[in-house]
Amino acid sequence: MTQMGLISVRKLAAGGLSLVCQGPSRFSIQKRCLGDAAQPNRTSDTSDTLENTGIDRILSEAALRRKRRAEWKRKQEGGYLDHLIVNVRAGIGGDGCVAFHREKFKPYGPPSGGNGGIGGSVYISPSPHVTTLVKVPRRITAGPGGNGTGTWQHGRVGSDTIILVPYGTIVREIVDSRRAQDAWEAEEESYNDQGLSEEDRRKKMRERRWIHYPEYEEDNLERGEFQEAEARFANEEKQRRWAEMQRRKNPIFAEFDILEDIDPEVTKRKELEELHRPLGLSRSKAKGVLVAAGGAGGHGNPHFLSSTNRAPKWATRGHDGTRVTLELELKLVADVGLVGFPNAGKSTLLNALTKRRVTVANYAFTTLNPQVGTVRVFKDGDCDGANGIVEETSVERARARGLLGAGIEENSRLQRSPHANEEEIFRFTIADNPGLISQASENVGLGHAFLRSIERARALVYIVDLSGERPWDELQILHDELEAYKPGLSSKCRLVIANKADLLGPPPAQRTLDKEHSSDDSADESNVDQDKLDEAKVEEAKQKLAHLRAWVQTHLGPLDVIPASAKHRQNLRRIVKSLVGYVDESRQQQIAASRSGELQPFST
Ligand SMILES: Nc1nc2c(ncn2[C@@H]2O[C@H](COP(=O)(O)OP(=O)(O)OP(=O)(O)O)[C@@H](O)[C@H]2O)c(=O)[nH]1
Ligand SMILES: [Mg+2]
Repeated sequence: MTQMGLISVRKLAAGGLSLVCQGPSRFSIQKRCLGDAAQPNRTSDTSDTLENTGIDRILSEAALRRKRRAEWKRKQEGGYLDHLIVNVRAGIGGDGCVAFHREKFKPYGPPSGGNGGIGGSVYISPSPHVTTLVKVPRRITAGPGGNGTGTWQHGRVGSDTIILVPYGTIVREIVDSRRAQDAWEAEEESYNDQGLSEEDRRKKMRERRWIHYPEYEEDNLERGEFQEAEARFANEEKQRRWAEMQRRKNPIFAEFDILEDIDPEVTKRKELEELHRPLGLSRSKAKGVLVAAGGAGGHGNPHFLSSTNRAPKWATRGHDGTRVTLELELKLVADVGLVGFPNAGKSTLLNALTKRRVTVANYAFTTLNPQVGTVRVFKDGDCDGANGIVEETSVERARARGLLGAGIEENSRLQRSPHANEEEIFRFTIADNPGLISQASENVGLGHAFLRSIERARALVYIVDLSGERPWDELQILHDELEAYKPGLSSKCRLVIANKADLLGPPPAQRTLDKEHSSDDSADESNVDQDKLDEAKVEEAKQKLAHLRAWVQTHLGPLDVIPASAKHRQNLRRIVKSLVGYVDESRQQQIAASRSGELQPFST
């Protein structure tokens, strides 16, 4: 083949691929791969062999590029993170202001310092657009309140921070951490570190709490009104600290699950609660769960006005915001979890069943994080995943179409959903997981930390490559790994999908094509031979499947084994029907148990 010095692949606006190869012999081919692959649009008279080699090269380059992209993404995202401890600190309140109103002919106006603004609070809220905790920072703060200013202007309120976490996250407050628990403890610690004397300590404490009019500090300290205000302030502070200690006795606990989506009664109750919320209270859904409230703003000097003190020359500083240490644990709530070896076709199945698009590639560990998709089941038992061959790239799609003929539809990514006007009858979520391999429990491969995320799945599904040598060995390893992770977990497996069944037996569309194009007698004879060969292959495939079924019955119990092809969307309706049955049954049980108060929803 001609040496190719430079190959560049450009995506055309129309969605096709433009390939430009330039070599030392100034040889160049331009080819559009979109459209009918059987009749490519050639601009040079190169042979078919050269063309095929070129496509092979493109395919391998595309695979390499995808691999590189996945590795880059893995580095960017920092992997999958499902457990995290974060330190949260709400915003500090703004300081009050000491000021006096000044006007022409009014040299001694009343005190006019504004109050400080409240510090921002920190909320935590689930988001469907987040799938891992990697992006959650370890230290979270909210904006400080603004300081009050003259002419009675109060400071602005600090900006709130909302921590977005994936659905399935559990939030727990850690109350016995070694860090300072509240602002008072932190203050004491800092004074101890500095080794201050009792007097210096009192001075510093005062500085942290009070603001004096310039050059009036000493005067203020001697005034009875200031001493009274200081005593009152100390009392309030004690009460605040006591209230904070009481709050800690009920540490924050929040669980973001989707029970309300499946139990209509829960949804209705929540809607009613929201509707009858007293006026003036913030809507709970808007920001999520409050985990740390912002500190109150300080008082401006008008606050200390009394009949005996008409010109108070002091104000207070803002209070510190609440500090909490939170433990976030992600346990993805998917109704069904896919468990299989790398390359078994888990991501292909997710793509085929849902609208979610996950990278599919012919190398191990393409999927690094659990990915959840929603299966919408329609009246005719179908769902709205990709509607045709689930291929990796447009070149492969075009090629497969060329090879397999018109028997298989084109990928629906370019088509309108055929279910647009149909009635949806059921909906459930399905999680595609990274591949599980032997010794995953000893952290080989990607380990099995991700299994924690599907521990709470209603049903697990084994997916094996039926075209492999001994799919039953894969099943044994998967079963053992689940048990090594958590004894009894394998009993959640309800189904075995024997994927890539299309690779066994003859390629049906190829046969049809061969028959269509052959007209002479010798071709008929060769077709007879081919038919015999095909029958033998089919028989072999049937035996393999029967063996797998028998093995499952003896070793794993009465699990259903469904042969399927995720790539060519074969037998998916049967899979969906079984899954709907398992999920519905489990939901009904859960709803009944939570209504009778026996079980907390998604208890861990
Ligand atoms: N012929 C055939 N190929 C399939 C089928 N399902 C998946 N494949 C191919 O198998 C390869 C691996 O598919 P993936 O869906 O990425 O496999 P996976 O289990 O998600 O792999 P990891 O993410 O690495 O764990 C891809 O090249 C798919 O095109 C199928 O039903 N038939
Ligand atoms: Mg995958």
